[in-house]
Amino acid sequence: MSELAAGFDVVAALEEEVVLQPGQRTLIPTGLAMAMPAGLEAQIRPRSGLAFKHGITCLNTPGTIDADYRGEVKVLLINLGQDPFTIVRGERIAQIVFQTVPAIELTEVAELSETVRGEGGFGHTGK
Ligand SMILES: O=c1ccn([C@H]2C[C@H](O)[C@@H](COP(=O)(O)OP(=O)(O)OP(=O)(O)O)O2)c(=O)[nH]1
Repeated sequence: MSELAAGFDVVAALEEEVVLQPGQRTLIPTGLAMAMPAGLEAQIRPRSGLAFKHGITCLNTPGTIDADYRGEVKVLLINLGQDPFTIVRGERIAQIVFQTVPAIELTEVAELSETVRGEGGFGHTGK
């Protein structure tokens, strides 16, 4: 892996291979658990090769790993391809990217400040 790569590969820690049928989703264990310092999060993202060649992607992308999570990191894969896809132990199924999280304090207000966009969204400027 390149030392400049943003993502660290995550592998399937499976006892037995799993066959994912077209349209099927499954939760794959990674054997990975960690204790991140507060102020960090980790994101589970799909691998472009698996997505492009086989239609295999992460259903909840990007999956959020909270700093206080101490359980095993799992990857929610879905097969959007046309063919069954077999996942074997040690296969690189996703990548994990670490990000800083700004310290945010939410405050309830009666009114919001005005902007040119206002409430426009979801393609209100055209296609
Ligand atoms: O792809 C993922 C997404 C989440 N998690 C773990 C770590 C994360 O910290 C925890 C909770 O994730 P999330 O907040 O997305 O789940 P939720 O549906 O809101 O559940 P919860 O009520 O447990 O927070 O599950 C994974 O292992 N893989």
